[in-house]
Amino acid sequence: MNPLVEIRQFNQSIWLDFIRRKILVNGDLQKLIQEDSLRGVTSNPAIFEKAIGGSDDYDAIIRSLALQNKSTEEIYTSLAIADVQQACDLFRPLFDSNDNSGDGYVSLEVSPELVNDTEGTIEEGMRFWKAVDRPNVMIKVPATLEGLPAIRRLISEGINVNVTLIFGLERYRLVAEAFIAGMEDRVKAGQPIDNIGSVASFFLSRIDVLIDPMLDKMVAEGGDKAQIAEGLIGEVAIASAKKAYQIYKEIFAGPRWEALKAKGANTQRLLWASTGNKNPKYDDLKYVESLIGPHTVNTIPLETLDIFREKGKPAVHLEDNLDKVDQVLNDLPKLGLDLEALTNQLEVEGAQKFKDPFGKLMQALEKKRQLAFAETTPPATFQLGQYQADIDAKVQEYKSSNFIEGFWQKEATLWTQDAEAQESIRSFMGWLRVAETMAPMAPALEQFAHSAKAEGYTHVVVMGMGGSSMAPIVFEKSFPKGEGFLEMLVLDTTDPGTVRHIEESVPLETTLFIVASKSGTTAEPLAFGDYFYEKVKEIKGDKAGENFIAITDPGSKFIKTAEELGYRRIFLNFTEVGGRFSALTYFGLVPAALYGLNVGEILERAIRMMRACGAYGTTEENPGLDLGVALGIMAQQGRDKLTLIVPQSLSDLGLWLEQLLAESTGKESKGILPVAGEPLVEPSLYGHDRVFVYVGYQNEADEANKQKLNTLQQAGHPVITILMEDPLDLGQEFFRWEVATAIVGAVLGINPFDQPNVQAAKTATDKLMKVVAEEGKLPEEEKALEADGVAYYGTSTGDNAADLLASYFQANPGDYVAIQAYLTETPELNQSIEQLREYLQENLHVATTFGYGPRFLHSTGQYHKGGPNTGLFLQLTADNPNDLPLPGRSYSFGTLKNAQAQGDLEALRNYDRRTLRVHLGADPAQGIQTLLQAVKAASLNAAQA
Ligand SMILES: O=P(O)(O)OC[C@H]1O[C@](O)(CO)[C@@H](O)[C@@H]1O
Ligand SMILES: O=C[C@H](O)[C@H](O)COP(=O)(O)O
Repeated sequence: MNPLVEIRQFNQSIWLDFIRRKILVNGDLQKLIQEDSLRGVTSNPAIFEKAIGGSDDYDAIIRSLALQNKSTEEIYTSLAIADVQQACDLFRPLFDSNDNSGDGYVSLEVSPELVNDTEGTIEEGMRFWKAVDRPNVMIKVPATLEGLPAIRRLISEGINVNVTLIFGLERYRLVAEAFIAGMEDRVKAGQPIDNIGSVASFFLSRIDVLIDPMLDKMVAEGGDKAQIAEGLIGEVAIASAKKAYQIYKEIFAGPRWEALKAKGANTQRLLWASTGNKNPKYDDLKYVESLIGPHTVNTIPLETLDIFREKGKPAVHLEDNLDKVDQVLNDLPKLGLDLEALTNQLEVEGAQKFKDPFGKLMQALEKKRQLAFAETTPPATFQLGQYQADIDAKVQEYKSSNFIEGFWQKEATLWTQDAEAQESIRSFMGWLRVAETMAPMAPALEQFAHSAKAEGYTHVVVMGMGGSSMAPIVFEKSFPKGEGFLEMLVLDTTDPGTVRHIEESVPLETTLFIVASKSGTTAEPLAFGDYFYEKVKEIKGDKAGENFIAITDPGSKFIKTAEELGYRRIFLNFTEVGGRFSALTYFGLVPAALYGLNVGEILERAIRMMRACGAYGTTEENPGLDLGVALGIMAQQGRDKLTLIVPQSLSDLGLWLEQLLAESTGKESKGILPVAGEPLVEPSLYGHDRVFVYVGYQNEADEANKQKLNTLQQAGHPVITILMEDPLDLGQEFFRWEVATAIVGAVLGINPFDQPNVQAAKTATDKLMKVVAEEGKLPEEEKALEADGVAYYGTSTGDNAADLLASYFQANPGDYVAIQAYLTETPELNQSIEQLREYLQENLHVATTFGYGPRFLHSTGQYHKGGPNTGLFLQLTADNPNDLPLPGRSYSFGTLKNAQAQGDLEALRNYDRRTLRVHLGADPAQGIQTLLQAVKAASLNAAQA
């Protein structure tokens, strides 16, 4: 049997005298708890110095905090508190168990600078207790004379205390007295005492380290003392500990203690500290094996723990040879050694031994803090030609009216004068500082991912619409998967072919499914959740919930469902952060962590951009303001099609940007249309409605795109270029674009945080689903034409497909064609649609967009209905030969998808949009080719600029 486990039968608790972020995150501490029966953790300033100063585990968060203008001390406190919180959470199941035997605690020491400062210790102890905010934290307070009243006070306040730096027996009595007095104070105040945990840390090895050389010297000098001295070498610490245990037994008995015990008090256990052997002559387990006894704790360094696991011999020895204990203690004065005086010396030196590393840590932190300011945000270049002057004027106007200060203060008047809209704006500005909230949570997310990995999960499927799944799509495409982490797939369509494809691509048993829905009411993710829950249930029965995670807002109805189904975890997001502004919240970061990304670093980059955008004081250059004003002013002047060009490695960034910009700005007949995935063509084929934005990498040539952009710029088109250093800079870009989008809203005078026209399609779909419920199927629309297996629906007519298409595609300057495909995505289909898109672009001279439905309904769908009436909507549908039933519903995925397509079509028509639905039949790949031929046969008129 593992000696670490075996030792429990003697009621000895082993705690770990070590903490470091890495072991919290990578599962090592969890393993020690599970496999070695570890029952607590202690930390001290020297331990944190090694952890923080001696590793790069903390560098990203140090930079994040530095960028937030935190001082070195604030940084240290924040790091230490975060680690202690995380460790507390790992011990929480033990702490909460009925028989925790007083264990499950994690200790955090007050600053060593407060060692002789009673009031300072009380203040910091209370502050740490509040900040850690865990019932199983112990605040470590030194047993100095100044510490004693602080111990009593903190105990009386209901705070768990680990009394540290105890070396002497008389001092130990005073410590126990302070504890008891504190408990009595509490009783007098009518407060409960059954929930107070306390230990008295008696330091061992340091006693021998001080006294042994003195004894050695006496032995070397010979004479009378030599013989006595020889018998005491290596014995004083153990004898002190054994004596302390006798004192403990004496103190925690008798009427005074019994009175407290009757009220549920637990004793202040003795904790053997400083138990890592420091003398190579001694056995490594010297301060472990000889001190095993009931109701005591031993806090052991990692190396000693490993040795004990390997060759420890657990047996009770704490009360062995008590006669010898007295002899040792009595012999010391004979040698002229005053143990009390020596332990006082140890106390002073001990305090210094914590002050020194603490000072060193502060210096190291200061260095790292300053380095944080050396890095910059990715550069952007603006080549805006004739628009530059107006843009500069607007930037100046904003600067002189303190716009940015107001922006960070969430002053809704910057956007609109409408009181209701102002209220909505104020309540959706939580994204501004959410990266600061998330940064300290990064280790917990990474730990969550490590544990999923350790449990054997191999895949994660993110199921959500729009803002709830866009960031994971971008992450998956832009980063390679972290080694050993989970493959990531995103499901954001009701298309049965895609659902089936996902089901076939993942091993259900080892796949985590994330139901991601801010509102918790969106039809699609709820359907996906139900579908896959049933599938996993077929394999894992009642344990199916283990494979499910929810990300939703506090108060969402979905929480109850997830709880009832036994979801492994429910992440509660932030009500004041809207879906499309949620990339840097749990919606983006839980999937990112499971995929193995460095979440802390992504957030650090975001905070860097926050700083550049004025979060911590006005800045000379403001990347978000510059971009937002440029886009807003150009949109007002007709350049309202943001054409995004990216290298292949960033091919899905457009999906995220589309949703952010289109859903935020496309309303009140205004807005910016993001055009992503359209190939660059020669300047003459573009109207005067474009702004080109290139987002790429500093070290990726991408010459073909860059040359074309150069030509476009020379032809008078505005071009903006943003070059990232690496994909982690996506953290910065998400934030830059969020600020820019909000600023576009201010320039255009609209509320960027609502989506008033999305509901229209949802309402029409709901109505259609009622028809399905009543009549068993969707109402059929009359065809305008059917030719070569392809059917056309809408008001456009013609004797043949080409004529019908020619009559439909009447484009004006500034128009755009939106291809909306309610199809199963395949590379082949993508290619055919590309061809169609290119053809339309080149022949109509208008912008073209392309999106799969129902995904785009939660993205560009807002702009389609709420933006300017400049769209030509080409809806593509096909049969659903491999339809899938939906559990607990009378309809299938295919019917839901059809209803969504039909509902949106109705909504578009209600907004007087020009629409054409083309049903491609049973074989969409063939159908699209037929359509392409018909389009080519049509005589299309290019919009005349
Ligand atoms: O996260 P939820 O509430 O499911 O919403 C998903 C998406 O639907 C919308 O609310 C509207 O389409 C988007 O803004 C949002 O990102
Ligand atoms: O609480 C634990 C103490 O801080 C630790 O055991 C001190 O050990 P050391 O004497 O090895 O520094």
